[in-house]
Amino acid sequence: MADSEIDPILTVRGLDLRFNDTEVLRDLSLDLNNRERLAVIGRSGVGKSCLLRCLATLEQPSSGDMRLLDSYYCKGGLFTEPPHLIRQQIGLVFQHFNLFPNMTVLRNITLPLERVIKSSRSVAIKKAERAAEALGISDILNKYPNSISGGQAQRVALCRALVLRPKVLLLDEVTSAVDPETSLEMVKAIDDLWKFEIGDKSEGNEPFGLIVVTHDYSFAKSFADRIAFLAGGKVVEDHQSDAFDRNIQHPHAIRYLNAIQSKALRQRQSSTEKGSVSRI
Ligand SMILES: Nc1ncnc2c1ncn2[C@@H]1O[C@H](COP(=O)(O)OP(=O)(O)OP(=O)(O)O)[C@@H](O)[C@H]1O
Repeated sequence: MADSEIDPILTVRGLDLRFNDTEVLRDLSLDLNNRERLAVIGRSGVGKSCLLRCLATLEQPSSGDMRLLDSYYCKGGLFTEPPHLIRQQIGLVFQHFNLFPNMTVLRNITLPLERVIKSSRSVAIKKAERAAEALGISDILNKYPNSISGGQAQRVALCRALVLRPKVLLLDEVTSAVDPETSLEMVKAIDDLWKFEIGDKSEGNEPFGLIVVTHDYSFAKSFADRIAFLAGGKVVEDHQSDAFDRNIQHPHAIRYLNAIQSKALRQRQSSTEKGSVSRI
């Protein structure tokens, strides 16, 4: 099947989410195309994580439809398939990685394979080792999470999600807990996945899309094909990343970018001043 025939891979229409009196998402619509990387940005508390949690069936929306490829898994706010089956196809990696501290890295990766897709122990180990190699973490498979670095934990969490070969991978703020260099390594790791170095080459034509929630606008620009901006519970701006700055019109998006630019300017000025002081 040609890629174009399976676009979009994920479709969201009229998604509402409320907690008691608080309306977090309101009539939100979004598409994710096949082979696309979408960054979701917006002010703190606007509902970015809640959106990912709804997409991954960890949160029950109040209403709305969600479709993966051509089948609906949520209609009118009700999941039409058992959530654990959806979660095999829509992976979510959290900001703090949520690794099991009392299990080795290898066990952290193999457990979902055995529990979720019922792989045998030996098949799970083989898959985990292959994925770990692609992500450069083969040498830490026998370590425990408390003895690895933040960047390594990030890759382990990514590896654990990827071995299940999800159709959609959701990344929630995964670059925020690490330094910029590690964050770049993460991009490289995702690129490795993107080229489908994990798994058999013959499986390389599977549909796949990625949504990343981030506060790091420059990361969003460099990593994502498209950027969606959330305000008032919905997507109010949705543009190709290289054209995002010049196409935004919503006042919240304009204010958001102005704030980022002013901060960057202040940082540049402060480092220039420090430079001139140290030269004196
Ligand atoms: N389980 C819950 N019960 C009640 N309110 C919740 C719950 N989960 C989230 N919220 C509220 O929903 C809103 C959106 O939260 P969410 O974490 O999605 O925001 P966010 O855009 O990801 O924020 P940040 O960028 O700071 O991580 C917040 O006001 C939050 O307090």
